This record gives sequence, C-alpha cells and structure tokens, in this order.
Amino acid sequence: MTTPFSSLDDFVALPRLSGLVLNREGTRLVTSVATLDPRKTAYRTALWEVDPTGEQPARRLTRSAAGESGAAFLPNGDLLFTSTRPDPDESEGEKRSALWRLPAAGGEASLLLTREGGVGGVATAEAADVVVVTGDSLAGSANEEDDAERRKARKESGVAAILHTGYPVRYWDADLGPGEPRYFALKDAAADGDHPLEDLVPSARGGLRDAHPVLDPEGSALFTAFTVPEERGSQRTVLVRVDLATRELAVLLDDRENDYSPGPVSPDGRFLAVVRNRRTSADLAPRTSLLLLPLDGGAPVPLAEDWDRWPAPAAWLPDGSGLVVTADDDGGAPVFVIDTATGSVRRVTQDAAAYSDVSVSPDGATAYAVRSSYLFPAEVVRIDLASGTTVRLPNPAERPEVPGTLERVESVGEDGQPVRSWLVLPEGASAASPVPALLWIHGGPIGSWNAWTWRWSPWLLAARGYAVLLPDPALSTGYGQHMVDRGWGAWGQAPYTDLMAATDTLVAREDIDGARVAAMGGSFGGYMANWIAGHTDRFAAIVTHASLWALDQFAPTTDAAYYWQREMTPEAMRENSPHLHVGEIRTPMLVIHGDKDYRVPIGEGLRLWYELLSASKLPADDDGSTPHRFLYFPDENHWILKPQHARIWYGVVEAFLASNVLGEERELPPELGL
Ligand SMILES: CC(=O)N[C@@H](C)C(=O)N[C@@H](C)C(=O)O
Repeated sequence: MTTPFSSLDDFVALPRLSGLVLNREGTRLVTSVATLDPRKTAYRTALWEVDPTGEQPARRLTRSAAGESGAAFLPNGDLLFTSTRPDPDESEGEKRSALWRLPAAGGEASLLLTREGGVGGVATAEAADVVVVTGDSLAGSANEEDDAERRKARKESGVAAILHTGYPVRYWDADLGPGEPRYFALKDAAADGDHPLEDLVPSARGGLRDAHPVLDPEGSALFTAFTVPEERGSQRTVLVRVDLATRELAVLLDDRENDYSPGPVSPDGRFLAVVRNRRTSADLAPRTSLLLLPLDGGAPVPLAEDWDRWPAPAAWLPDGSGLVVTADDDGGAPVFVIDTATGSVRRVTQDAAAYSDVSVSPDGATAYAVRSSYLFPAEVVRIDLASGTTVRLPNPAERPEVPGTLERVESVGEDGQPVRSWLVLPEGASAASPVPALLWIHGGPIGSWNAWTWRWSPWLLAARGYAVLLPDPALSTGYGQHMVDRGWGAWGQAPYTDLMAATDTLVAREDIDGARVAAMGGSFGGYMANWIAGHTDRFAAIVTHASLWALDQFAPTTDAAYYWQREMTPEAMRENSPHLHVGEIRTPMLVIHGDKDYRVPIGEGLRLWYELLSASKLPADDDGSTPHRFLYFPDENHWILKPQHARIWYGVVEAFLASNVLGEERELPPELGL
C-alpha cells in the first residue's frame, strides 16, 4: 500500500495542525495549520476556521508568505493574530512579529501594533476589550522609545555580546538577554487608531520567561508564573497577580517546596485554578497537583488531591461546577471533568487519544479540542461533555492513511510493575513473515508516548517494514505516582530493566524477528540508548539523538542545571552515567546532534563520538573506518525542525538501520554530498 509515509517528500509535505480557540458565543473555532513553503525549506503557518456545527468545510482565513499564528478572539468577535507579514502602509521595513486584527464582519486584516522588540503572544479577556501582549524589551530600557533607540545602537555597532549576572544564560535554543520578556496592556484593541502600550511589569528581569498571562473574564487582573532567582544558580516559580488598573503586583503563592503556575479563572471571577509542581530532590520525585485559589484572599484548597494523575487545567464549566482538565493516562491524555465542590473526577473522552487546547461552549454542553494519537495527527473535534461522544469536525486536512496497525501490549517489570507500550506493526507482519523491529525510547524522561509526533514518526519506519515498539517505562506519566518514583534518580535501574522487559515481550512475538532489533531514542531517550549500548549487545544497532552521555558534564552545562542537580547527587551521576561504560560498547551507533541544542549541549555528542571511536569495543581502525556514524546538524537545536533536515534525519537513520539490522545497503541522501 502506498501512503504518504512511503516517501519522505510526501511525509514532510503533510499539513500540521496545532492550537484551537473558540469565540465568546461558541460559534467560531480557529486553528493553525503549517504547510511547506514553495522552496520546501520551511513551514508556513496560516489560520483556518473550523465550523463547530460540523456542517461547513474548514476555510482558510489568512494567507501571507510570512504566515500567521497566535490567534485570540476579542469579545466583539474580531480575531487577533501575530505575523511578520509586511505593513501594507510602509514600502520597506524590518521583518518583525506584529499584532494584527481581522474584523468579525469580514474584510482585510489590519496592523494593530508593531514594536521594535516584536510581539510574542497575545491574551484577551473573555468579556472586556482588554488585551495583553508579550514582547521582548532590552533590560535597561525605560520605555518603548528608549528600547527602540538602544536596539538601533546595538545593531549599528554590530555588538552581540551579552553581560550576565544571573542564571540561566541560554534556554532551549535561544541566547537569553539583553532582551527580556515583558507584558504590555494594549488599549482599545477593538477600535481603530493608536494603541498605546503600558508595560505591566517593568522590573520583570527574567521573571516572565516561558510564562503565559492568564486574564480574568472581566479583564481586571492578570495572573502569571514568575521565576524568582535563588542562591547557587537555583530558581523557583511563584504565582503573581497584576492589577490591570493600578499595575500593582501581588505575590499570591510562593514557597520553597513548590512551583506554581496559573490555570483559568472561574467564570464568576472568584477562583483561580492553579497548577502546583512539587520541588524535587534526590529523594523526592516531581508531582503535579491542582489547587483552587479563592481570589478574595482565602487559602488555596487542593482539588482532587487523591486522584493519582497529573492534571492540566483547560477550562471551567460556565456555571463553575466543574473544571475541565486533561491528564496523561495509560498511553492517552483524555479529557476529564473535576467536580469543584467534591473533587470527584469523571472521565469524559473514552478513546485512546491525547487531547489539548480544550474550550467549552457557553451552554456548558460541548467542548472543542485538538486530538491526536499514534493513528492520526492533530485534528479538531467536538465533545459532548455529558456522554463523551466525540466527533471529528470537518478539518483543514484529511487524516493520512497509515501503513499498518497499532496495538497495545503489556510486559512486566522486574518488580512486577506492568509496563505498557504501543506497538506499530507494518503491513504483512505475521508468524510466517516476521518483521525486524525498533525499540523507541521517549525523552523527558517525565512523559509518555501518547500523542502523534512529526519528529519521531513510527509510520515512516513501518512503511519500510519495521515494527516499532513505543514503551512507557519507569518515569513515564499516566500510570500513577509510583511509576515516576520508581525510576527517580536511578535511571540505569527500573527505566532500563522495564525497557528490557518490553523488548523481551516484543521479541517473543511470532510476528517479530528477534534477531533483527535496534534501539533508538532522543534526549533522555538518547541517554537510555547510550546506557543500553554499554549494558547489552542484544541490539543490532543503536541510534542516539541529542543524548546525555557524561552526566557530570551534562548536569552543569545544560540550560536548566538546577533541575538535574536536584535529582542527581554526584554519586547518582557516577552510578548512572553511560560514559563510564563506553568500554563495553560493541554495537554500531549512529550519533545525532544539533549544534544549537542548549538543553543537551553539543559537548555531549562530541564527547560520545570521540569516546566511541577511541574507547569502545568497536574503535576506529587505523585507516579511520568505523561502524559508527555521526550525523551533525550545525544549525539545528534539540529538535531537527527544517523540513530538508528532517528528510536527512530519517534518510540517514533508515540507511544505518538497513545496513546494520537488515544487512542491506541503501543510498544515502544525495544532499549529504558524499
Ligand atoms: C528541565 C528539563 O530538562 N526538562 C526536561 C523536559 C527535558 O528537557 N528533558 C530532555 C533532556 C529530554 O527531552 O529528554
């Protein structure tokens, strides 16, 4: 069967949907769809409208070479979005992200706000014309004019240097500073004319990094997580409220045992749903729970405290009787409603899919969400909140056909813990014709294989005849706190033995050829692939992407050192570091790393590569030949994002697997110039 997964060109050209917003009346849904640009070297995002009634086909709302994103409705139905598209009233000008407004009544989008530091995101109040935009300002700027002048001077001088006094200095793939995120109130967004900005937290420093403002329905206050530096390079996240009339900032929740971030405000404005993340230590694994914070000053009340899942709050029911949440659960992330009076939890959606971007209709009967699973990429659905019946709405794109089947399989860990996996089987797999297989290990490590991903698509490998096992070992979410606790600080133990148990179950199947199995993982999954390499030779090949290699080197050089140092004592780093077992590695390895990866810095990949060649049981020969390979991306980060590089990633992985697992030679992508 030919599907889009038969060809890398067809695969990278599949449209990718994300995000969903609902207007106040519950009559309009808007989502974003990324498609390949004509040169096929970038994705371009456009906004699409999806009919909540399911009667009309989806229709494209925006169209520009620059693309659009960040959709948010104003109470009058106008749609705000961000774009770097050119200002129609200026013949030239720099490309920077600006705020645009598309009138509800139809017509052209108009430019609402442009600023030197760009517009990052936009939040709107449900019932008032109050808009808060996020944007970058130079740390020393006194106001917008000053910021523009300082930026110009910096640019003209060609200076890129940044002087730091705090931690971190980089984040994922971005250098931090001298710009810092700020929140600005934008006046009268629904009206024409000028829209003066008011800097709501001028002394934010790095406090608003990675935070998102949440507005109350009346637009009187915003709530946000705020990062506070601590001694010794540590930090915590506190919950703050900013009064939008007075700009007064109040710290609502702050302690050294937890990090806090805001969920939505109740429809009557009396309660804020709060996510509490327990501060970890060598002995204490993370734990996520919910609080309801009375906004009149009362003490926070735990919500559904006994529920052994980690909820992400999405929306309130309009009468305030329930909080709609999603939570990882046994290889999915269903929608649940938590009764706010009793804390009882009701599962709403029943399929094995992962839901996000949930919003609720004004009558409280219906929810809309983005849903995906390993069978289909993200799509917009309507959910009947009483029955859980879920309907796929007419979407901007059809579901791509997948070349095989999906099964849920179970193994048993050494301590008797059930270890559950998804298994992708290619067409034709049978006892008469057993297929080669791949063990894929997820990153995080706190996470789950429960949603479609474009970066690790098992169907591309299924189209080439491989089965792909996607296990959730110790440290995975959706199986209760115990599953996380049992792997905490001991990565080489339960996570490893769970993966081996899952592999045992895999190779015991008649439709799997147990002699032709490889292991692959990215980030923490790459750590695990490296650990596997030094502890077993049962795999024919290992692919390790953006992987942690020497823990004592990784922990202080990643962009979030405080996080890992809390979990790993120096002793735990020694006990669990893959580099100390390089001398045992006798499996061909494909190392992949991006130079702009600041989460797992390139030093991990460089050291792994040298130590493989110099100290493994398969060292490089004196003529330089080696079974190992290093695929290096000078301009990619923790993820390989450019479509042309995604094609190279999959192409090289497939050739390496073919050579080492199947004993077949494949042509490498010609763009490699080899
Ligand atoms: C703070 C932190 O590093 N969090 C993790 C989500 C993370 O980034 N893990 C990496 C190493 C991964 O993706 O596995």
